[in-house]
Amino acid sequence: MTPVLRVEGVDFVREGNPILRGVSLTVRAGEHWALLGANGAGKSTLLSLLGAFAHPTRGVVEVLGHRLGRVDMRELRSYVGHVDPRHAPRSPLALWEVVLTGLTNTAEWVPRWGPTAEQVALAHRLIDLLGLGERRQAQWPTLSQGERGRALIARALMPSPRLLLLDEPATGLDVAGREQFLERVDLLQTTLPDLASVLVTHHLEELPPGTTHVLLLRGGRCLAAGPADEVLTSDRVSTCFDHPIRLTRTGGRWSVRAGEPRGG
Ligand SMILES: Nc1ncnc2c1ncn2[C@@H]1O[C@H](COP(=O)(O)OP(=O)(O)OP(=O)(O)O)[C@@H](O)[C@H]1O
Repeated sequence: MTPVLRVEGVDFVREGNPILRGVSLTVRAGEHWALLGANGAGKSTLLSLLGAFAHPTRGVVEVLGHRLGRVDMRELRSYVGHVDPRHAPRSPLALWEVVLTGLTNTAEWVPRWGPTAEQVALAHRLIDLLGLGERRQAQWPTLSQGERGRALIARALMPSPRLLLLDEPATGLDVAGREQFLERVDLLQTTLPDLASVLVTHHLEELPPGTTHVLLLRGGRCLAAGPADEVLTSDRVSTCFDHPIRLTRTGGRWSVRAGEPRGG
């Protein structure tokens, strides 16, 4: 089966600066990847290539079997569920209406556009799946940051994408908000077993327990990529973040604390 994403030997250069160097990655249906790395490692840049927002300078990026550079990027983007935490409709739409704008891929409700009864029913099912049933009529500006984050996942899932991209989705959430978010991502992964996802974070505590694979980025290069339990060792994570770190996994979740300097 064609991989959901295929990245081969990608370089990305901006204003003469190499931002990604020789990065390769293959994501298949049902896999949940995390891109981990320190500030400035290149995570968001890689995610923008995976979401067909930018072309690589060199190398191959195939999204849903389509090679960037040979397809209409705008059309391709409409098949990828992209959760952008900066999304902000200007008009005071209700939560369920914001979820439906995932079908038109617009920030606002498109005038004269009307969803089918089936599409409305899907929106409500996704709202329930993300644990927002009691807030479906609430206006966007009145939602908490955690509720908005989950609503944006429901919105991104409206076109039934095969791929979901999440850029630091738990940033700014309090402990309860983060835990509710992780619980719903977990439920999502079991409810939609063929969905693939790529999540960017620099906090290992924010990794959903269903994370199957990890790519560690350091200075624009891939330090390691593969099954999460193989890649996430204290040594590798210490190298990735240039800091001695002790990593533990309990109940499917990862936690870190400063460790002894290696060799010391
Ligand atoms: N358009 C651009 N022109 C020049 N440099 C850029 C551009 N976009 C990003 N960069 C640089 O590329 C590097 C990687 O940026 P990127 O945002 O991908 O990192 P990141 O790993 O997502 O970081 P963070 O965790 O801080 O969000 C940074 O040093 C950044 O300053």
